[in-house]
Amino acid sequence: MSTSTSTSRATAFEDRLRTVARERYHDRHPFNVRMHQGELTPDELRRWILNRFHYQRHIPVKDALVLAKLDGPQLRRMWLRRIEEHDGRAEGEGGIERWLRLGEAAGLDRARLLSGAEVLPGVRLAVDGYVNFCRLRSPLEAVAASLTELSAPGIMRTRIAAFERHYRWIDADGLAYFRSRETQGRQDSGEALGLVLDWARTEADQERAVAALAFKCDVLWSLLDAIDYADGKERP
Ligand SMILES: O=C(O)c1cc(C(=O)O)c2c(n1)C(=O)C(=O)c1cc(C(=O)O)[nH]c1-2
Repeated sequence: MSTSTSTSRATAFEDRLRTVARERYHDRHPFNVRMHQGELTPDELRRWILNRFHYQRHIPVKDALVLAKLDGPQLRRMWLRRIEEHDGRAEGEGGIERWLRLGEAAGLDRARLLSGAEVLPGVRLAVDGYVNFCRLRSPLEAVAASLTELSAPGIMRTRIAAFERHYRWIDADGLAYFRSRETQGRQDSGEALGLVLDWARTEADQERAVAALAFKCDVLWSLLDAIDYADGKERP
Protein backbone atom coordinates (compact mmCIF):
# COMPACT_ATOMS: atom_id res chain seq x y z
CA MET A 1 0.00 0.00 0.00
CA SER A 2 1.35 3.46 -0.87
CA THR A 3 2.07 5.92 1.92
CA SER A 4 -0.62 8.29 0.69
CA THR A 5 -3.26 5.50 0.70
CA SER A 6 -2.44 4.49 4.25
CA THR A 7 -2.40 8.16 5.33
CA SER A 8 -5.81 8.78 3.82
CA ARG A 9 -7.13 5.60 5.47
CA ALA A 10 -5.82 6.81 8.82
CA THR A 11 -7.46 10.20 8.29
CA ALA A 12 -10.77 8.56 7.34
CA PHE A 13 -10.60 6.48 10.52
CA GLU A 14 -9.96 9.55 12.69
CA ASP A 15 -12.86 11.32 10.96
CA ARG A 16 -15.17 8.41 11.73
CA LEU A 17 -14.19 8.43 15.39
CA ARG A 18 -14.72 12.19 15.62
CA THR A 19 -18.08 11.93 13.86
CA VAL A 20 -19.37 9.23 16.24
CA ALA A 21 -18.11 11.20 19.27
CA ARG A 22 -19.90 14.29 18.00
CA GLU A 23 -23.13 12.93 16.56
CA ARG A 24 -23.97 10.29 19.15
CA TYR A 25 -22.83 12.33 22.14
CA HIS A 26 -25.17 12.89 25.07
CA ASP A 27 -25.20 16.67 24.64
CA ARG A 28 -28.09 15.89 22.24
CA HIS A 29 -30.06 13.92 24.82
CA PRO A 30 -33.37 15.63 25.71
CA PHE A 31 -32.39 15.80 29.40
CA ASN A 32 -29.13 17.61 28.60
CA VAL A 33 -30.92 19.86 26.12
CA ARG A 34 -33.35 20.86 28.88
CA MET A 35 -30.46 21.35 31.30
CA HIS A 36 -28.66 23.64 28.90
CA GLN A 37 -31.82 25.63 28.20
CA GLY A 38 -32.34 26.23 31.91
CA GLU A 39 -35.51 24.14 32.10
CA LEU A 40 -34.60 21.68 34.84
CA THR A 41 -36.23 22.01 38.25
CA PRO A 42 -33.96 21.94 41.32
CA ASP A 43 -35.17 18.38 42.04
CA GLU A 44 -34.24 17.22 38.52
CA LEU A 45 -30.81 18.80 38.76
CA ARG A 46 -30.24 17.18 42.15
CA ARG A 47 -31.33 13.81 40.75
CA TRP A 48 -28.78 14.20 37.96
CA ILE A 49 -25.96 15.18 40.35
CA LEU A 50 -26.75 12.28 42.69
CA ASN A 51 -26.94 9.68 39.93
CA ARG A 52 -23.97 11.00 37.97
CA PHE A 53 -21.89 10.61 41.12
CA HIS A 54 -22.28 6.84 40.62
CA TYR A 55 -20.57 7.25 37.24
CA GLN A 56 -17.85 9.54 38.63
CA ARG A 57 -16.87 7.20 41.44
CA HIS A 58 -16.52 4.27 39.01
CA ILE A 59 -14.31 6.06 36.50
CA PRO A 60 -11.09 5.41 38.48
CA VAL A 61 -12.19 1.78 38.95
CA LYS A 62 -12.51 1.30 35.19
CA ASP A 63 -9.24 3.19 34.68
CA ALA A 64 -7.48 0.77 37.04
CA LEU A 65 -8.81 -2.10 34.89
CA VAL A 66 -7.53 -0.37 31.74
CA LEU A 67 -4.17 0.39 33.40
CA ALA A 68 -3.66 -3.31 34.12
CA LYS A 69 -3.88 -4.05 30.39
CA LEU A 70 -1.21 -1.56 29.35
CA ASP A 71 2.32 -2.56 28.45
CA GLY A 72 5.24 -0.65 29.89
CA PRO A 73 5.89 2.19 32.34
CA GLN A 74 5.26 5.04 29.89
CA LEU A 75 1.71 3.97 29.04
CA ARG A 76 0.88 3.08 32.62
CA ARG A 77 2.16 6.46 33.89
CA MET A 78 -0.06 8.17 31.34
CA TRP A 79 -3.10 6.23 32.52
CA LEU A 80 -2.24 6.50 36.21
CA ARG A 81 -2.62 10.27 35.89
CA ARG A 82 -6.32 9.74 35.17
CA ILE A 83 -6.81 7.83 38.40
CA GLU A 84 -4.98 10.51 40.35
CA GLU A 85 -7.13 13.21 38.79
CA HIS A 86 -10.26 11.57 40.12
CA ASP A 87 -9.04 10.23 43.44
CA GLY A 88 -6.59 13.07 44.17
CA ARG A 89 -3.19 12.54 45.73
CA ALA A 90 -4.46 13.28 49.22
CA GLU A 91 -7.70 13.44 51.19
CA GLY A 92 -9.86 16.38 50.14
CA GLU A 93 -8.44 16.59 46.60
CA GLY A 94 -9.45 15.28 43.18
CA GLY A 95 -12.47 15.06 40.92
CA ILE A 96 -14.60 12.87 43.17
CA GLU A 97 -14.18 15.38 46.00
CA ARG A 98 -15.07 18.21 43.60
CA TRP A 99 -18.22 16.37 42.57
CA LEU A 100 -19.19 15.96 46.24
CA ARG A 101 -18.76 19.73 46.61
CA LEU A 102 -20.99 20.26 43.59
CA GLY A 103 -23.60 18.16 45.40
CA GLU A 104 -23.24 20.26 48.55
CA ALA A 105 -23.56 23.48 46.54
CA ALA A 106 -26.86 22.08 45.20
CA GLY A 107 -28.10 21.19 48.69
CA LEU A 108 -27.20 17.50 48.68
CA ASP A 109 -25.50 16.19 51.74
CA ARG A 110 -22.32 14.29 50.83
CA ALA A 111 -23.45 11.30 52.92
CA ARG A 112 -26.43 10.97 50.58
CA LEU A 113 -24.16 10.74 47.54
CA LEU A 114 -21.67 8.46 49.25
CA SER A 115 -24.35 5.99 50.43
CA GLY A 116 -25.42 5.30 46.82
CA ALA A 117 -28.84 4.25 48.15
CA GLU A 118 -30.79 6.46 45.76
CA VAL A 119 -28.97 5.49 42.55
CA LEU A 120 -31.49 4.46 39.88
CA PRO A 121 -31.41 0.86 38.53
CA GLY A 122 -30.81 1.98 34.95
CA VAL A 123 -27.85 4.11 36.06
CA ARG A 124 -26.33 1.14 37.89
CA LEU A 125 -26.69 -1.00 34.75
CA ALA A 126 -25.17 1.64 32.47
CA VAL A 127 -22.16 2.17 34.75
CA ASP A 128 -21.70 -1.58 35.28
CA GLY A 129 -21.86 -1.98 31.52
CA TYR A 130 -19.01 0.46 31.01
CA VAL A 131 -16.81 -0.94 33.80
CA ASN A 132 -17.31 -4.52 32.59
CA PHE A 133 -16.69 -3.55 28.98
CA CYS A 134 -13.29 -2.17 29.99
CA ARG A 135 -12.65 -5.20 32.20
CA LEU A 136 -13.34 -7.73 29.44
CA ARG A 137 -12.38 -6.13 26.15
CA SER A 138 -9.02 -5.47 24.51
CA PRO A 139 -6.87 -2.46 25.46
CA LEU A 140 -7.76 -0.92 22.08
CA GLU A 141 -11.51 -1.15 22.75
CA ALA A 142 -11.19 0.06 26.35
CA VAL A 143 -9.15 3.10 25.31
CA ALA A 144 -11.40 3.80 22.29
CA ALA A 145 -14.45 3.79 24.58
CA SER A 146 -12.98 6.74 26.48
CA LEU A 147 -12.99 8.83 23.28
CA THR A 148 -16.39 10.30 24.11
CA GLU A 149 -14.13 12.74 25.91
CA LEU A 150 -13.35 14.29 22.52
CA SER A 151 -16.69 16.02 23.00
CA ALA A 152 -16.37 16.59 26.75
CA PRO A 153 -14.62 20.03 26.70
CA GLY A 154 -17.48 21.41 24.57
CA ILE A 155 -20.21 20.12 26.87
CA MET A 156 -18.32 21.45 29.93
CA ARG A 157 -18.28 24.96 28.45
CA THR A 158 -21.99 24.76 27.61
CA ARG A 159 -22.81 23.43 31.06
CA ILE A 160 -20.79 26.07 32.94
CA ALA A 161 -22.51 28.82 30.94
CA ALA A 162 -25.94 27.24 31.60
CA PHE A 163 -25.34 26.91 35.33
CA GLU A 164 -24.04 30.49 35.61
CA ARG A 165 -27.04 31.79 33.74
CA HIS A 166 -29.96 29.61 34.76
CA TYR A 167 -29.10 27.87 38.00
CA ARG A 168 -27.67 30.68 40.11
CA TRP A 169 -28.99 29.03 43.27
CA ILE A 170 -25.96 26.72 42.95
CA ASP A 171 -22.89 28.46 44.31
CA ALA A 172 -20.29 29.15 41.58
CA ASP A 173 -17.60 27.37 43.67
CA GLY A 174 -19.56 24.17 43.07
CA LEU A 175 -18.68 24.34 39.37
CA ALA A 176 -14.97 23.63 39.97
CA TYR A 177 -15.41 20.05 38.73
CA PHE A 178 -16.63 21.16 35.31
CA ARG A 179 -13.87 23.76 35.01
CA SER A 180 -11.16 21.19 35.71
CA ARG A 181 -12.67 18.69 33.26
CA GLU A 182 -12.45 21.11 30.35
CA THR A 183 -8.63 20.94 30.36
CA GLN A 184 -8.38 17.35 31.57
CA GLY A 185 -10.85 16.08 28.97
CA ARG A 186 -8.77 17.68 26.23
CA GLN A 187 -5.56 16.06 27.49
CA ASP A 188 -7.21 12.66 28.11
CA SER A 189 -8.87 12.49 24.72
CA GLY A 190 -5.73 13.71 22.90
CA GLU A 191 -3.65 10.96 24.50
CA ALA A 192 -6.30 8.27 23.96
CA LEU A 193 -6.79 9.26 20.32
CA GLY A 194 -3.03 8.98 19.71
CA LEU A 195 -3.04 5.42 21.11
CA VAL A 196 -6.10 4.32 19.15
CA LEU A 197 -4.73 5.69 15.85
CA ASP A 198 -1.43 3.98 16.56
CA TRP A 199 -2.90 0.60 17.54
CA ALA A 200 -5.78 0.19 15.07
CA ARG A 201 -3.96 -0.53 11.81
CA THR A 202 -6.27 -3.18 10.31
CA GLU A 203 -9.81 -2.57 9.13
CA ALA A 204 -11.11 -5.09 11.66
CA ASP A 205 -9.42 -3.23 14.53
CA GLN A 206 -10.72 0.10 13.28
CA GLU A 207 -14.26 -1.33 13.21
CA ARG A 208 -13.82 -2.59 16.77
CA ALA A 209 -12.63 0.84 17.93
CA VAL A 210 -15.58 2.63 16.32
CA ALA A 211 -18.00 0.09 17.84
CA ALA A 212 -16.44 0.59 21.28
CA LEU A 213 -16.91 4.34 21.02
CA ALA A 214 -20.52 3.90 19.86
CA PHE A 215 -21.14 1.60 22.82
CA LYS A 216 -19.80 4.25 25.21
CA CYS A 217 -22.09 6.87 23.65
CA ASP A 218 -24.95 4.45 24.41
CA VAL A 219 -23.77 4.16 28.03
CA LEU A 220 -23.93 7.93 28.52
CA TRP A 221 -27.26 8.09 26.68
CA SER A 222 -28.95 5.34 28.69
CA LEU A 223 -27.70 6.86 31.92
CA LEU A 224 -29.63 10.02 31.05
CA ASP A 225 -32.64 7.99 29.85
CA ALA A 226 -32.85 6.48 33.33
CA ILE A 227 -32.60 9.88 35.03
CA ASP A 228 -35.12 11.43 32.66
CA TYR A 229 -37.59 8.54 32.99
CA ALA A 230 -37.56 8.72 36.78
CA ASP A 231 -39.27 12.10 36.71
CA GLY A 232 -42.23 12.07 39.07
CA LYS A 233 -42.04 8.30 39.62
CA GLU A 234 -41.71 7.20 43.21
CA ARG A 235 -39.60 4.09 43.78
CA PRO A 236 -40.89 1.66 46.40
O1 LIG B 1 -20.17 15.25 32.19
C1 LIG B 1 -19.93 14.78 31.09
O2 LIG B 1 -20.61 15.03 30.11
C2 LIG B 1 -18.82 13.83 31.01
C3 LIG B 1 -18.64 13.04 29.90
C4 LIG B 1 -17.59 12.11 29.90
C5 LIG B 1 -17.45 11.36 28.66
O3 LIG B 1 -17.65 11.96 27.60
O4 LIG B 1 -17.18 10.18 28.69
C6 LIG B 1 -16.75 12.01 31.02
C7 LIG B 1 -16.98 12.91 32.06
N1 LIG B 1 -17.99 13.79 32.05
C8 LIG B 1 -16.16 12.94 33.20
O5 LIG B 1 -16.36 13.77 34.08
C9 LIG B 1 -15.10 12.03 33.31
O6 LIG B 1 -14.36 12.05 34.28
C10 LIG B 1 -14.91 11.08 32.30
C11 LIG B 1 -14.02 10.03 32.19
C12 LIG B 1 -14.37 9.39 31.05
C13 LIG B 1 -13.82 8.17 30.48
O7 LIG B 1 -14.50 7.52 29.70
O8 LIG B 1 -12.70 7.78 30.88
N2 LIG B 1 -15.37 10.05 30.44
C14 LIG B 1 -15.73 11.09 31.18
